[in-house]
This record gives sequence, C-alpha cells and structure tokens, in this order.
Amino acid sequence: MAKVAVVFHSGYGHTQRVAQFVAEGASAELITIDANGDITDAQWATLDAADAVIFGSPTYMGMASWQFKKFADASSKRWFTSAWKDKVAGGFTISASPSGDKLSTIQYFITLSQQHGMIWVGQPAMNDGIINRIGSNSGVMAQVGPTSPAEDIPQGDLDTAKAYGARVASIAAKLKA
Ligand SMILES: Cc1cc2nc3c(=O)[nH]c(=O)nc-3n(C[C@H](O)[C@H](O)[C@H](O)COP(=O)(O)O)c2cc1C
Repeated sequence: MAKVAVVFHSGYGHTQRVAQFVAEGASAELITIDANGDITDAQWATLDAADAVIFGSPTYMGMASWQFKKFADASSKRWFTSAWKDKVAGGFTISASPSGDKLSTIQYFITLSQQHGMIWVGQPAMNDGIINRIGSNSGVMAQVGPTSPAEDIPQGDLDTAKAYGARVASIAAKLKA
C-alpha cells in the first residue's frame, strides 16, 4: 500500500471538509497548514516519506491562499535536492462562485508538482451533474455559496473528492509495486 499525505490550508473549514473526504479515499494522513502558513518538522517528515502528496487550498482571489503559498515556498528546500521527484501528486480546491477562477489554483498545484518533478494525477470522472459537478478534469473542484457552512458542500462534490483520493492512492501503489 502506498503512503499518501494530504496537505491543505483552510481558512473557514470548507477545504478541510473536502480534504477529509480526499484523505478517506486515499487512506491518507491529513496535514493542516496552520493560519501562519506553517507545518511542523514532523509533518515535513511525513511528506518526505510519502509516495503521494495531494495539495489542497481554498481559492482566494483567484489563487491558492497565501498560507498555502508560504508552504509551497518552504518546499523549495526539497526542490534543491529533488527530494520529492517521482512522488505522485494531486490537488483540490473549493470556492464560493460556480467558476470562482478555481482553475488557477489547480494549475498552480500542477506547476508546483512539476517543479518538484512529481507525477500529476488528473480527475477523469465524468460530469453527471452530481459527480464531478463542476466538470474539472485537472483536479478536484468543489463549490458552495459564500454564506453556506462546510456541512452544505454538495455530497457529490465530496464523493468526487473521495474517489479522487482513492485514484491517487491506487496509482501510487501501482508505481511503487
Ligand atoms: C479572502 C477570500 C478570497 C476569496 N476569493 C474567492 C474567489 O476568488 N473566488 C470564489 O469563488 N470564492 C472566493 N472566496 C470564497 C472561498 O473560496 C470559499 O468560501 C471557500 O469555501 C473557503 O474555503 P475555506 O473555508 O477552506 O477557507 C474567497 C474567500 C476569501 C475569504
């Protein structure tokens, strides 16, 4: 079985809820980037030991949150030694608007993964109006209105997130075998 870690920032709990479903699908360890954009040394070690890393952030002003970017910048320490090369990578985001420019966030995750020499996993589930409701094939996108609590995130978005986690874990396991 592959070791998968889900590393995410969440300002108000919405990304956290999506992260929980991704992690459930992947049997992954959840790593929370704190309000200062930091994770602990032990959490860095978990990422270093993982076969797959899945990135998560809310979309804020058309991009990942600054806390996620601080984490990403700190990961440059790993870039210098190609420490994350050939790990499997994936990502997810949530926003309040139907588009909300979430693609920018996913594309940033893809760029980050490619800078590290990781292997990006897309999201192939077809949009049937419930699963992959947003119609994203680059990564997982979820959406819930600006005044809605995390509990109101549509179940289909969460099921999409869980299936995506399972897919990343399965691909990582195949590559590890
Ligand atoms: C500073 C800020 C910027 C935001 N920018 C966007 C945006 O560009 N597009 C959008 O659709 N929603 C935007 N939102 C809404 C959030 O993406 C949405 O509420 C999300 O579910 C928050 O996730 P979180 O609870 O994990 O922080 C923004 C919210 C905040 C607080």
